[in-house]
Amino acid sequence: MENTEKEKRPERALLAAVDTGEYDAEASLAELYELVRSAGAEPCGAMTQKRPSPDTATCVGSGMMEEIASYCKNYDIDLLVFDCELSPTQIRNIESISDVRTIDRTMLILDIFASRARSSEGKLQVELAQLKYMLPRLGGKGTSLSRLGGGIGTRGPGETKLETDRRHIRRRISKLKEQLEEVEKRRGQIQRRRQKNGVITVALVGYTNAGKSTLMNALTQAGVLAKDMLFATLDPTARALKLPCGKTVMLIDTVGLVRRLPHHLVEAFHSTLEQAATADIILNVCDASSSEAQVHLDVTRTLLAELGCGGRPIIPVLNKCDLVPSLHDLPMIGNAVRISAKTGRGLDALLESIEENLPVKTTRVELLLPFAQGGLAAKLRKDGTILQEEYTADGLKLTAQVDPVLLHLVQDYVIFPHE
Ligand SMILES: Nc1nc2c(ncn2[C@@H]2O[C@H](COP(=O)(O)OP(=O)(O)OP(=O)(O)O)[C@@H](O)[C@H]2O)c(=O)[nH]1
Ligand SMILES: [Mg+2]
Repeated sequence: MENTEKEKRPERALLAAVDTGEYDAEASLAELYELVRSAGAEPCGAMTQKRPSPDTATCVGSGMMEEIASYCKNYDIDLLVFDCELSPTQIRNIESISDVRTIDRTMLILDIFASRARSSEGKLQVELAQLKYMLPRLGGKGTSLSRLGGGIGTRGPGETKLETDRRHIRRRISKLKEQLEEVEKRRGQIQRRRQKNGVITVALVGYTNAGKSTLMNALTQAGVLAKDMLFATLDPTARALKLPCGKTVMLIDTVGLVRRLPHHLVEAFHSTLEQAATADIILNVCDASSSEAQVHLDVTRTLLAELGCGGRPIIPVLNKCDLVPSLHDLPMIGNAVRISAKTGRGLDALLESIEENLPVKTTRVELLLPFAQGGLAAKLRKDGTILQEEYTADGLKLTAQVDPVLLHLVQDYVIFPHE
């Protein structure tokens, strides 16, 4: 067993991309390189072609395709990875010209996720995403399945089942959906219980490899897997974190993000990411030593907005500051907290910032404001949440959600709850 493991050299991969100007192709390719490495293959080279749009037959043009094919032959390439989504036809054409197994960015990411999923929910999510991606790619005769002989792009819980027909896959998809719904229901119950018990949640989100798990460990001694590889964390982990003020919050570690995260994955991990987006406070962690730090923060922020994080405090956290020689080299981000999860620098300031952003307990009150108190009414509209208002003969009758400061200001006019 061990011998065969040793004999197995990493798959040699050639990366290919089409630069249509739609996104930063170079940065995306650099990331693909890391993804290939994370999947356990050896990236041996990359070829990019500038063209207005991908070729319908082979993605890159026919001349470039010939170049790729001869590169594969000369350099003993086992795997071609395209940085864009390929149609079943494109995959078939590229494979027949190059004689090398071909996958696209989505299949690669799905593969990494498949090899990392640990929890039953993570496994279900990955399998569902893989099957959904496969289904329209099966071709009428199911020919594209024949290439699933193993290797990157073929691993995962669904591996053996992929050999069966579409109907079977559809049946499996609906079964997975049912199981996931069950898991989600259970998680919803836990979340509601937390809410009911007034547990405040703080989520660590951000690009993969930013150091979220390392930070989690530094803050809570959680012993979460933290590694220099992409997508080290796939399953959300929650740990109690005691703040200096004495309050305890629930810290949640989450799956890392990548640029152009495939749609199927956003969908598959929606509930997991949603858990992060609905936390009371969100720490948007980035690797400050990366030249892409600002972009990473923005990508995360956009995704959070898509998931409906509306109104929640998001604290940008610049991690790995120990790797940045001078403060001038740090991205300029106003309220960002600068830390090093590794050395512990700045963690106090981070805890302080979490405390400052703790949700304030609000109370629902009914008020009767005399018309002379127009100033208070304006303040309530600005700082509180008005749920109902009605002009009566005695004054302005309001139902509002107020924080302790506001409550103090209006206490003379509260008609419900009675003291
Ligand atoms: N120098 C330095 N390295 C760090 C710091 N924080 C984390 N790292 C390293 O960065 C790598 C990635 O750390 P993780 O904590 O696994 O990153 P992550 O954000 O959880 O990654 P995913 O789980 O893939 O999303 C590891 O090799 C860590 O040792 C830091 O403050 N300074
Ligand atoms: Mg992690």
